[in-house]
Amino acid sequence: MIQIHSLKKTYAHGTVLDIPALSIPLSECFGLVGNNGAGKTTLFRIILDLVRATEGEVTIDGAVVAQSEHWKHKVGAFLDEHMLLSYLTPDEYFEALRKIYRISKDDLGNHLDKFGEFFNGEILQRKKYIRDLSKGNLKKVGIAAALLGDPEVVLLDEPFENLDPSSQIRLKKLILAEKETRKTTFLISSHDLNHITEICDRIVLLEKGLIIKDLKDKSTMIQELDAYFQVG
Ligand SMILES: Nc1ncnc2c1ncn2[C@@H]1O[C@H](COP(=O)(O)OP(=O)(O)OP(=O)(O)O)[C@@H](O)[C@H]1O
Repeated sequence: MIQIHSLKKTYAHGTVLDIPALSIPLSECFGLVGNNGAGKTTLFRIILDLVRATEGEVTIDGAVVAQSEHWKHKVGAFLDEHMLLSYLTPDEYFEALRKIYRISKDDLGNHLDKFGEFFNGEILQRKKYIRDLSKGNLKKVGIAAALLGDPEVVLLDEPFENLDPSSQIRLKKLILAEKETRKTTFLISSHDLNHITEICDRIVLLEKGLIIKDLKDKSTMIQELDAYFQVG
């Protein structure tokens, strides 16, 4: 589904990402972890062609993301609030996306119904602008928007950050349900080792732009990561 070949990103101060090869198959829940500045967001931004790689390329279903538009209708993402239209209310924003994606009103309603508990009565029909939402509620709008239109691939940067504990649990259930019913491929970065190991089939650990672990055995993931992140 996603192939990375000889990928490098270099800024004036040095190379921040160096991935010779990485392959993420269809339906995988791929977790990305690493300390601050490890390169997680940079990798996601390159995959979405928001930042151009210095060398190498990313392909989605064979399409080179920096050279083609064919992958865009297959991919949903929420990296940060810059991806939202903050001068709209959430209702107006979802309606705008409905028109862009050419989704029926019923399908949008069904989609938003799935997020009823997750929204906890704070998001829809409140006449509040996105710019005035709390950080957690803003994240909920972005996550629901990223999953709109049944994308085959969904990228979420730090989806658990700023969510209250109940919302974190609801989000895990939503992701697992999408995975189960639609076989969605998820790429999720997180500093929460418990959540990420619970939902992901595979965890890649980045350190200063390099892949230093590629963990696929669920029974030992959390111990391996705990050992790496242990301070002492
Ligand atoms: N536009 C830029 N110009 C220069 N350096 C940049 C730029 N964008 C990112 N970097 C650098 O690239 C490195 C990787 O940053 P990135 O945001 O990808 O890390 P991260 O793993 O997502 O970190 P965090 O956990 O803090 O979100 C950092 O050293 C950062 O300072």
